[in-house]
Amino acid sequence: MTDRANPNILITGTPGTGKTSTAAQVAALSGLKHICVGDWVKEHSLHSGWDEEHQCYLLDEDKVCDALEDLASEGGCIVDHHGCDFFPERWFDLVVVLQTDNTLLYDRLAARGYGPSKVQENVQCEIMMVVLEEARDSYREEVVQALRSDTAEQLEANVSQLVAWIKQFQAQHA
Ligand SMILES: Nc1ncnc2c1ncn2[C@@H]1O[C@H](COP(=O)(O)OP(=O)(O)OP(=O)(O)O)[C@@H](O)[C@H]1O
Repeated sequence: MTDRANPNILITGTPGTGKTSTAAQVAALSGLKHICVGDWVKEHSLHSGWDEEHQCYLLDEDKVCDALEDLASEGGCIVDHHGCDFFPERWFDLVVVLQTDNTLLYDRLAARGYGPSKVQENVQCEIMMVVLEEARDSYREEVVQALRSDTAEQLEANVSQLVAWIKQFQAQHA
């Protein structure tokens, strides 16, 4: 059992499933720190250049883990990222995988201005449940939880559930 007073939660899922929306609200309501890995990579230059094909920075996994180690060890982090297999397993008390209906996800990504191939690649990733599989391969079964994120009501319910889970963790580790 962890000796952290506050839990670390990883919120993962295909781009567009609602990680940042969920993590930001959970952080605001719980007082935990929201770490959007994509933003950290840009702000702290934790990358090894620009990926022209995918139009994003090439994340340097070792640099990201080194940069987050102290915060994660302390606890109280809500980490938001579309991948999950390179973080140390010991960091997370709960790994949430958000899932969205393919048609809804298509519309969300297209509304963002993603090009057809990027939309298709991400929708395919969701259909194949790539991130859920990655989470199940990387963390203990009891730590991984899949949550639907199709509607605003589900977003709200997921946030409430996670805030309640955090309070329970804090009470058990006080
Ligand atoms: N459960 C939901 N119901 C309806 N709309 C949602 C839901 N979750 C997120 N959205 C909307 O979908 C879009 C993408 O959400 P968000 O940026 O939180 O996703 P993300 O998974 O963090 O994406 P990325 O990995 O690219 O950062 C936003 O416009 C957001 O308002």
